[in-house]
Amino acid sequence: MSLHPTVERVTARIIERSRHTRGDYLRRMDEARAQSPARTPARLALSCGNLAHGFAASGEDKPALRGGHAGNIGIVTAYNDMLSAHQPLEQYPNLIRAAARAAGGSAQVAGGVPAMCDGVTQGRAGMELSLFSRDTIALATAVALSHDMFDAALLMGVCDKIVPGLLIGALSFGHLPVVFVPAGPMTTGLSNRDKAAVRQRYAEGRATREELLEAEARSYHGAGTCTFYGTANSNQMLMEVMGLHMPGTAFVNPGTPLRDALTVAATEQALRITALGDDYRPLAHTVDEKAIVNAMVGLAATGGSTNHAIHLVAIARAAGIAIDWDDLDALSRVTPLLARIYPNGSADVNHFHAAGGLGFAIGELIGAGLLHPDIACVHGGDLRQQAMEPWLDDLALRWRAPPATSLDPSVLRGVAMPFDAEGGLRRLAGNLGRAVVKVSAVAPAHRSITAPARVFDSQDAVLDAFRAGTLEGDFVCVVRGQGPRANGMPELHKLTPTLGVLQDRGQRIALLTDGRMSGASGKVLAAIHVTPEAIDGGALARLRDGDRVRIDADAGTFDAQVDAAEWRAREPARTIDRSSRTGMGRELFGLMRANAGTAEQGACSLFVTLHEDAQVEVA
Ligand SMILES: O=C(O)C(=O)C[C@H](O)[C@H](O)COP(=O)(O)O
Ligand code: SF4
Repeated sequence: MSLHPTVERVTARIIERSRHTRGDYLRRMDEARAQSPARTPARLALSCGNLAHGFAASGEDKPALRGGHAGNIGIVTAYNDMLSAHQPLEQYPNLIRAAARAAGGSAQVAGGVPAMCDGVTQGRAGMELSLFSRDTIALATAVALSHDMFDAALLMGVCDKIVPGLLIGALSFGHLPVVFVPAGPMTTGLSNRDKAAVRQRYAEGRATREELLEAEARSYHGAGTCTFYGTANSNQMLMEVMGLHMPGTAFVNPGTPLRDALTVAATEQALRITALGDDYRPLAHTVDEKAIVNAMVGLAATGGSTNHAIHLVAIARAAGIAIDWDDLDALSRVTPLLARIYPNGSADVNHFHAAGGLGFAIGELIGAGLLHPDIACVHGGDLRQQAMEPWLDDLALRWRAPPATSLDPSVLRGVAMPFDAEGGLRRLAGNLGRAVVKVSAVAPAHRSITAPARVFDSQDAVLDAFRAGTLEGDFVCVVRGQGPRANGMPELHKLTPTLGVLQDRGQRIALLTDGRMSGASGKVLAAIHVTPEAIDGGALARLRDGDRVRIDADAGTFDAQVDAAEWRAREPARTIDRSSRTGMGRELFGLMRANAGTAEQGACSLFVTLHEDAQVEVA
């Protein structure tokens, strides 16, 4: 099957646009490769003292580490008890060490990285640290791998900012092979749609707090990733279409023999693809322009999280690759929507997996020429083998072809009969700047609006107005001052139940913000990530109550319909809420806010090239 012409064209322009930065990145990785494996005594890079410190407490692995003849894996773990998705990771290092030893190598926990649960911080001050926790995770990953004792790395993390942060950090060590190790989704509890219904009733005062807590607790009921198709599960899809997982590992539940067998297989495979062997697969070669294009196609085909319109840009940047929202929009316009997983439908990832899951979807997209099959997958083959699904034949881990047709066409479909001819993610452009919108969760009737603006400087102000009963009629809800340099670009998902209530009452509404929404946000049209952000002179700072605003997701446009002379004459509103600069640790992230790029540049505070005369004002 030949490649779709748009996939070919977008890939070619990304390669051309990235030629110098990608070339420089690969040169740096080749230089790092020349140093590795740094751990053998013959290498001057690590002195005997360095080495002894590195294996002093390694017990039975000491001879292997001292001798430096077998591969050593650096484990970077995002374990903590706060994320249900990461809690199972606590015991994985023991399983990995034993598997590495059995395979003739060794494994050490190189370091841990922080992991924030956006579900716990949603709507609270902590959410203003969420986006920069990604960059913090990247920094912590680099600290862990900078011990330079490793021939490969296993990165254990699943959720929203954690996989992007781990990958951004590991790409600075792109000379190492890297395999991601997830724990998988929790089993299905109360459906996400039933949970959302109780939330809307609570928002209207028609459900008690006890009823709400009971619904939430039955939805989020155990170990594993939350079962909606938000950023965490979008991460799992990305790891498959980028070839960074063992095939089909994304949605196998934790605490099962198959999950443990996949973790062992990841360990064994990491040792097979080091520079010590004859199938060297460094991360720098796996994450190339084709893998990044695959990621954007996978996102569009499955209705993935809008957060990846930001994270993928930062990940690509870390690999020397430049992408933008025009690339994402062009690919999404030609990619059929194959999955209906909440918030894009009522099913959850367990249903999706049972229907044929990513194996079926990847096979369909390769067959349609929408995914590059020829990428250097960590499993040793290419994307065609990635589309296989793992199973246990007694105790033996094997892979088999996914079902030839979807086992549940209400959840998963082939390219011949998609849910929509186009994928879920769009770029908007107009006199308000540039923005992102996800239409896969928005009914066609709600994908455009022309209505007066109601302008707010915080999501709490919106909720206060709702409680005061002043959110009447059709309106565009503008929440500004929520960009990366303002307050860390929080998700405004706390608005979802309230906006859903208003829309269900028959009011035509939309959200317009320089902030983010959760991957779990859904049915209300939301033009988000507006760039430039309000505090950087962005147009949202000039908007006033009553201005007519038009958002048209299908046309890809959004504009303020205000007289040009009046618009130019307006003083931009000062949207900084300085109270949000301190408290809950926010005072520690001022450097990241000050250095953050725009949303379309990945809202990343890393890769800052300070000029000699640059003055950084210390608060
Ligand atoms: O997918 C993402 O981008 C997210 O950040 C999901 C958040 O964790 C939500 O906060 C969890 O969903 P809710 O229980 O509806 O709050
Ligand atoms: S999916 Fe989101 S809410 Fe669920 S554990 Fe992960 S970060 Fe927390």
